[in-house]
Amino acid sequence: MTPLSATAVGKRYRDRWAVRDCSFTLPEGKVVALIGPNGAGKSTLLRMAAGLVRPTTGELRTFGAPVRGRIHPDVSFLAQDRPLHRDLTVRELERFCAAMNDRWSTDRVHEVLGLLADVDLDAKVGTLSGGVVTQVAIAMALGRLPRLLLLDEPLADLDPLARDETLRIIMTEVAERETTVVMSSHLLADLREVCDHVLLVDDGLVQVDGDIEEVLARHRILVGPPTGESTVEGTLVSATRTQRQSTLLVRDAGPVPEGWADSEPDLESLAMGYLRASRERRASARRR
Ligand SMILES: Nc1ncnc2c1ncn2[C@@H]1O[C@H](COP(=O)(O)OP(=O)(O)OP(=O)(O)O)[C@@H](O)[C@H]1O
Repeated sequence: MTPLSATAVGKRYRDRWAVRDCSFTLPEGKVVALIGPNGAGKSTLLRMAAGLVRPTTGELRTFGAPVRGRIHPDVSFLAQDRPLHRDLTVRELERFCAAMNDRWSTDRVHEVLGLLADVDLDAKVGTLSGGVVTQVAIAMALGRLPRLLLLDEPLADLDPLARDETLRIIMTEVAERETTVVMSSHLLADLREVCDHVLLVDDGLVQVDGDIEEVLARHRILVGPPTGESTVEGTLVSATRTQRQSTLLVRDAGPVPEGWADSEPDLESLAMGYLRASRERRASARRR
């Protein structure tokens, strides 16, 4: 069953739309990279999916059920501010979470905590570093035995080793339990390693939605002379130009014209291309 879908979802705060007309259907048992610049609407989308924020328009569904003000029992959400009880020890926090949740696995939490090098079960949460708090919060999120795990910037405050440790836990979760994971992050190189699906939002709109391999294969980077863009077939997403050359991100490109070199973009250059294009659209709308 579809873990998460959105139909024409929008969220307006006062006179500004944080998310606009978003529609997507996420695949089951995959890791979804939710990417976009600061303020794109990623957290708002995740918070709406978790039932913490009510959409202004449209509807989100988790496992077929409309999200109406409360989190689905099969969904866990790691909020960006990691709202854990800071005066409890990790061990006490686990007992607290166990009491608060109808379905809970203490064994699963201890299994995950056991894989984390820096977690002291008897330390108060408030005394842990930001990165360790994130890891503890992920362990607690997994205690609910979710089928959909929504993670808002889970890698942001982790050092490279802790990031690797945490990504391994997430990947094992997906492989062994077929959990669907939606992960927002700015760390595109890390995401590329683990994600199967990409949802790129900017200015509240979904710009790209699809299987990462398919999305990348549909795009080409073409580098060629500064004049001569008219010989390039396909949909131009964005272009950077110097006096010597043009670099184009093109969707569904035709044959490579003479004098041009082409390559497949990586996730970073794809994202940069779309973000550059939407920034230019915003700038030209302001000028009008
Ligand atoms: N509670 C709120 N009240 C008013 N505006 C809000 C609120 N929450 C978010 N916004 C605005 O909505 C827009 C989208 O914010 P959101 O936090 O969803 O973006 P984001 O993509 O998660 O950004 P970041 O990468 O910086 O975390 C921003 O312009 C933000 O200022």
